[in-house]
Amino acid sequence: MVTQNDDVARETAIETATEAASAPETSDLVSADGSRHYDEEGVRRAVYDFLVAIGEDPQREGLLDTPDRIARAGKELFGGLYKSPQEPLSRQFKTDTDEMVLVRDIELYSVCEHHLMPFHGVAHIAYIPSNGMVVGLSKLARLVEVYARRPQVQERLTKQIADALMTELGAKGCLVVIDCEHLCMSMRGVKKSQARTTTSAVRGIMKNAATRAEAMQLICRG
Ligand SMILES: Nc1nc2c(ncn2[C@@H]2O[C@H](COP(=O)(O)OP(=O)(O)OP(=O)(O)O)[C@@H](O)[C@H]2O)c(=O)[nH]1
Ligand SMILES: [Zn+2]
Repeated sequence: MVTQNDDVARETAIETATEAASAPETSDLVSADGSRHYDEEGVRRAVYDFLVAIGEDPQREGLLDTPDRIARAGKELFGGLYKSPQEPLSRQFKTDTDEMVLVRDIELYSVCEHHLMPFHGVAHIAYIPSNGMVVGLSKLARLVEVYARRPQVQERLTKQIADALMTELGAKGCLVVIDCEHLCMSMRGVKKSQARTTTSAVRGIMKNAATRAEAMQLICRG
């Protein structure tokens, strides 16, 4: 049972954590249309309550700053909710070729939306430019970050990256392959730590059997 004293202690602990925070009180994470913002204070409260609910003492020394730490970490882990694919893909430049571009083994960390536990692995992105228009290679990794830093399922993550390459970059075709370990399957539940999940999305002229096979061969080469 939560008593009034517990409430006061909770407020005090949250205030202390807030004062100790180096991050500004007003979150700078706001969606482009202003409809969504990251509520750091709300996250602190929820983590405090969660610790109580699992039978912990959020006021013991080791946990005192935990609500604040998680509120700050959440800005990184879920920061993609406040970004759009236009950010990395708008800085295009022209080359004199429309040959395939492939970036392999792009590390990714995301959070599964079912258990809010990490899944991590690599993304491989191949695309065929249109009229020689390409983006810097790092922008493909930044695109992965936009969609990985959200509560996700691997299938949607894969699809969103492929769709953005077609709509924002105007690629003639693309292939996105993602290979991950899901900690919700490894450290809890069915506990299969060797299991890896591979998802793919193919768009445009990359559906052509020969082109697709060439991309897959390059991806598997590693
Ligand atoms: N398709 C898909 N499933 C996922 C992903 N991440 C986690 N899951 C699965 O989501 C499912 C959620 O199943 P539920 O039956 O609702 O939850 P649960 O009782 O905790 O399931 P168990 O993990 O089997 O104990 C589990 O099978 C997870 O393995 C993902 O990215 N894609
Ligand atoms: Zn999960």
